[in-house]
Amino acid sequence: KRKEDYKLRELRIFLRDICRKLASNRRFYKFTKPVDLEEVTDYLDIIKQPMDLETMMTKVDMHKYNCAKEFLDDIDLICANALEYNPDRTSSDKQIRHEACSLRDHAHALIEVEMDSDFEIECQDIAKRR
Ligand SMILES: CC(=O)c1nc(NC(=O)[C@H]2CNCCN2)sc1-c1cc(O)cc(O)c1
Repeated sequence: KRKEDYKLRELRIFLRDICRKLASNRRFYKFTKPVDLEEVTDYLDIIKQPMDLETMMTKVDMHKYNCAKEFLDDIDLICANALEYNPDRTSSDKQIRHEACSLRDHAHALIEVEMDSDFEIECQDIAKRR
């Protein structure tokens, strides 16, 4: 195994822990599973790239993330999808937009605090080469 494969394994262990923490926070339960397309029948007419925390955990296991930035891009996608699908001035839409912004800010803050910045720079260099 190459030296950088050990770095990517360390990244996967780190990202699984972040994903677990976010998915176990009850505030974010709406974002833990793919949107149920049986229930929300017009979802794919509006949202072209669905994303959720369970799918992200699977992507970690499938080596789809080569740096934390790529992981945060999917978190930002979960948030953007919720803002796009819930634009109304109703309290229910406002509440889900608030939860989506809270998920985004918690994810970025968790990674900022727990991740060594030099390690992320090394991972981003690996990501560029792949
Ligand atoms: C995640 C998401 O974006 C989402 N948005 C919804 N919006 C609405 O229902 C708004 C849309 N505007 C008109 C009034 N209804 S429900 C919903 C959702 C919640 C869950 O607990 C699980 C799930 O899979 C999806």
